[in-house]
Amino acid sequence: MQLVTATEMQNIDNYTVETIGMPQDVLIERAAMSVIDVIGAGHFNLDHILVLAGLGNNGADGVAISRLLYAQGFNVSLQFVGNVTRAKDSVKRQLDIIEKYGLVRAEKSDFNEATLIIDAIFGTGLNNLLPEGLQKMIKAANHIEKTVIAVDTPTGIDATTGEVRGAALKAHTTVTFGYNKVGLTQRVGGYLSGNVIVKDIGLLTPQDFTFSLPDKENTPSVATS
Ligand SMILES: NC(=O)C1=CN([C@@H]2O[C@H](COP(=O)(O)OP(=O)(O)OC[C@H]3O[C@@H](n4cnc5c(N)ncnc54)[C@H](O)[C@@H]3O)[C@@H](O)[C@H]2O)[C@@H](O)CC1
Ligand SMILES: [K+]
Repeated sequence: MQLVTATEMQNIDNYTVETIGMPQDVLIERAAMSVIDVIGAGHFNLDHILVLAGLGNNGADGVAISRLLYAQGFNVSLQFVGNVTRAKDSVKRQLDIIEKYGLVRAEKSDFNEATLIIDAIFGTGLNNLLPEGLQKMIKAANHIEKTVIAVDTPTGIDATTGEVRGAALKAHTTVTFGYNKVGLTQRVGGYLSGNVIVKDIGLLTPQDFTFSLPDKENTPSVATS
């Protein structure tokens, strides 16, 4: 099982989008669909799904996930963490789409009502301590022990080192894209990621790409599909 750092993953993302020409929205859709597969294949209580979305591409994955769930008739609330006026264009494009589907963003969600939380706040782009307000929210969410599926990485985990950046949302399952991340195999990051499932979303790695860690065969507890 090949492991990558956050920077290596970003380089592979950029190569796929900029050099190969794969539209970023296609990758986002595939990432979202792979999370839907995992939700469908698990034994999760889907009565009330709360999707927490951030302002970067991880958040764009989250908006796409909420749309796919909504289109299938699930009771889904989409809540943004942060001011959407500062969101990346990928998020804004997703927001334009969901508006036409009739999916309205929740202003404030009651975590207690949620039977499943989808964590799409931060992914491999996290590079500092989480904002304090978000740390508080995460600590409160961890306290009520809801089932969480993390998109790519649990929010607050450094994908390279596995360190907690102030606070981290503990996941039951993490659906990570392309390759597993080094940080999700470290002691704390590994524990907080829960079951890690690696999904192929069509990312292409340059043939001469140099990975910082060697490929390891037979890493247990990680499923690839
Ligand atoms: N780049 C791509 O083409 C793809 C990216 N994907 C998703 O995109 C994620 C990475 O997206 P991004 O690079 O946009 O990053 P994130 O969505 O993880 O983070 C968003 C942005 O927040 C800012 N930020 C970082 N640390 C912060 C902190 N402590 N406090 C406040 N703001 C902070 C940074 O500007 C960062 O770019 C992946 O984890 C994956 O889920 C997938 O959709 C597949 C395709
Ligand atoms: K996440």
